[in-house]
Amino acid sequence: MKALNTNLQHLTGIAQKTQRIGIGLMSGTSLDGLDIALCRIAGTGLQTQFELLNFTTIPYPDRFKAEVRSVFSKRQVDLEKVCLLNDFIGAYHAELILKSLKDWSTKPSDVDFIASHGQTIYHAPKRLHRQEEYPNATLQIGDGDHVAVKTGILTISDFRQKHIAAGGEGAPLALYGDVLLGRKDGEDRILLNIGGIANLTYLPGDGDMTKVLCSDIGPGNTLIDTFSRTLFNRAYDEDSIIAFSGAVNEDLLNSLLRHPFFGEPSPKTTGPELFSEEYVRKAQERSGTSHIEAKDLIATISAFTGRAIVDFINAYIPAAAKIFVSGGGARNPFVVQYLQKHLPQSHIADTAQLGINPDAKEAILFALLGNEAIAGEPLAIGNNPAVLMGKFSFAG
Ligand SMILES: Nc1ncnc2c1ncn2[C@@H]1O[C@H](COP(=O)(O)OP(=O)(O)OP(=O)(O)O)[C@@H](O)[C@H]1O
Ligand SMILES: CC(=O)N[C@H]1[C@@H]2OC[C@@H](O2)[C@@H](O)[C@@H]1O[C@H](C)C(=O)O
Repeated sequence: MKALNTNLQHLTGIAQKTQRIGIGLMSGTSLDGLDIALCRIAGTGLQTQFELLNFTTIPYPDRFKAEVRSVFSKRQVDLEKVCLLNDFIGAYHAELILKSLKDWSTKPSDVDFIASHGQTIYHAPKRLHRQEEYPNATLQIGDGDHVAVKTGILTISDFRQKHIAAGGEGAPLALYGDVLLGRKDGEDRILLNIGGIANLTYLPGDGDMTKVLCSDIGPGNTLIDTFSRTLFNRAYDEDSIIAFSGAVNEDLLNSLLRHPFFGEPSPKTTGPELFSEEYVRKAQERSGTSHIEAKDLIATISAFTGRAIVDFINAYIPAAAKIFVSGGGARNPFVVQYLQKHLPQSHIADTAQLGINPDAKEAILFALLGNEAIAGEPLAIGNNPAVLMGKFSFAG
């Protein structure tokens, strides 16, 4: 029999290790920067043992954010720009990884793999695009070959397509990591991530995998960030200073909550394509609240984020579940206080209490998914596709 080529030998060697060093990358819908998590992972699946060795978020320069925003969540874009950015982002992320490894005194040759989410530029589940002949669809750019060749490290990328091919919406993938790191016998838990979009995983304490639920909920920070930028020229409402200075307008809040998305069965996914500036402006017109002050608008959309989460939890999750929050929204006190007030029966903490850095959680997820792609077996959880996700890019 012919011997495996060097790439496959390399991959097989990594797959046979008892523990692996992996980098998870996440660049989310908030477009704040690249999250880089350097992880040590032993074993796979429900036997996974995990340690976060280093973590950083490298903020994106304004120019880069503007370039990505020019093609982000828009139905009509400059296609050449999409093409250029696909290659550029791969190479740029590689540069940021090499810089971080240097800061951490870690040699690229000590890293077994990189698991790269890429940059979502459009998310179009069928529910949103409503075109019968087309499937669920999503697009992440930042090509994995560029990451692999520039860093010299085996790279796994484009995780969401397999999920769609196997019947899912390509998101949320959080449950595949939450089940490995967040479950506890005898305790019903909710792992709530408030990023650009909010999502949660419900982990029943009886360990019954068929009851695990994971869904997007609605806007997380995306609208708060958008209006902080356009009305106050700030990247986000730091420490909710603007929201606390305003008053929630109940008419607008009710109008915002009237979208059919909230009545659709879970699991479901969404993105800034739906929860956009235009969506809020239309809700203002419908409710006759176009005149309200800018600070009241920020207070109302912050309450909207909170209320959508409260309604989802009340509709789908047993009352006693403990809630562990992650994502940048865990640092938005207006939203967190809203949750505490309206879910008085729930203990709410952040995922640091579980030993999971709340800012790093999504980057860690991709490191775990990469580890599974290399050495795991498909896991059946709830009614989610039991598949191993990600495409392999070799450095040579
Ligand atoms: N001190 C703070 N006060 C208020 N909001 C904050 C604070 N710190 C962070 N945030 C919010 O968190 C956001 C960044 O969140 P995060 O990094 O989880 O986004 P993301 O990675 O793009 O998420 P996702 O991929 O889930 O959409 C900021 O844009 C801001 O809205
Ligand atoms: C298509 C896409 O990029 N979705 C993101 C986004 O950010 C939050 C929410 O919307 C979630 O569905 C998902 O990311 C996380 C990592 C997930 O798949 O679980």
